[in-house]
Amino acid sequence: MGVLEKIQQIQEELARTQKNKATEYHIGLLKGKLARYRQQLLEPPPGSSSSSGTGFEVSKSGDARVALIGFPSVGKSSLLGKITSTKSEVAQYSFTTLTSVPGVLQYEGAEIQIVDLPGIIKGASEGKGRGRQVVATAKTADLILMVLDATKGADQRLILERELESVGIRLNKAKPNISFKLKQNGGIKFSSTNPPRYLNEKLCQAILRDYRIHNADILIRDDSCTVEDFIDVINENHLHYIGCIYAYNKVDAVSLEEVDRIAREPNTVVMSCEMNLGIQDLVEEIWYRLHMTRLYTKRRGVNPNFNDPMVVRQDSTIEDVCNSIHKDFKSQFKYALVWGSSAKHSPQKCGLGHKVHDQDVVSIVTK
Ligand SMILES: Nc1nc2c(ncn2[C@@H]2O[C@H](COP(=O)(O)OP(=O)(O)OP(=O)(O)O)[C@@H](O)[C@H]2O)c(=O)[nH]1
Repeated sequence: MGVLEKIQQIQEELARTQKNKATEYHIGLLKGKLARYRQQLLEPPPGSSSSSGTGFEVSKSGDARVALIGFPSVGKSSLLGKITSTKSEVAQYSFTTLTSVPGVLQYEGAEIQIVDLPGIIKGASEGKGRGRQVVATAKTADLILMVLDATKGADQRLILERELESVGIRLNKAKPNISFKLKQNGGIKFSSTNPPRYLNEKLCQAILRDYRIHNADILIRDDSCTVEDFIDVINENHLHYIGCIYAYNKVDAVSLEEVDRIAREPNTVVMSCEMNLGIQDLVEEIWYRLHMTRLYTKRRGVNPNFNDPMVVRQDSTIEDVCNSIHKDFKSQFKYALVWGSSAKHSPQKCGLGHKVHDQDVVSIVTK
């Protein structure tokens, strides 16, 4: 039986098994198996050199990357047209966005690349290549922007969430607080800081056996961890934890009460591309969620140019700053002078390991 059939079989079994105390163990095991098979589906077949799938890999450029996802005709092209410098054709029919065309959003001195996640439609993750393309593109994204149609039901969002979930993408979720260390021998050691409320050791042991894991140290640090969390930890190397903004478009076509209800949901922005409403709020939310750091570089004896920041990722060090100026710059580095909230005193003389903060002024002194 092929992997796809096995997945389907488990899904059917899960659907017909009633959830209760007596079936908890069986369901947990099935979920573990399902995650294992899905992973097999996404992994390149032995002997193949590429894991990315073809056609959709766009070169990474810019300071950050946002992956756009949504059903056909929700307004992705219209949105791209409004916020980026790439023109996209808008048509009155579905599936106009056929390829992953990057657009660039310029904001606060940063270049934010916006790409399409390969068009997701219900069940796409079950087709091998498709799932891999989604993962390959999403893997490089710093944030996912899910565009939804406010005039449609909650289904569209659930389907996309499930789709991403099944290819190993976790949205707005922290890694489960479980320490999992594989060992060469010594068997399975299971411990917890507080007794887990939703996990039992017997089930975890059975899942580990199914994964052919016989030696590991496991420490559950959070008593609210579920069996799904436990399975995620075992599969951690194949998962991507990415932030997601839900952008509901076409709010011009629904009642004010409905707009108000949607807008109160977490991680959500409401907008209308047609009426030019909420677009700026969305751009600000993207910027906020990317946690970018703006730096002003300063030459000796000259004031920094506060209109032209250099943009680096959150938690960047002086070394990262040097690398983003030029790959050989680090070898010329003597020390850096830093003014701003990361400096203990202004200016602070710093080495390569110093972490910069947003809006710091940095002067790099070379040999
Ligand atoms: N009422 C309303 N219609 C909109 C809005 N934004 C886009 N549309 C319409 O929705 C249709 C689809 O817009 P597109 O931007 O092509 O959507 P898309 O998601 O890129 O579609 P595909 O390329 O098929 O994936 C067009 O007819 C737009 O005029 C909006 O804010 N309000």
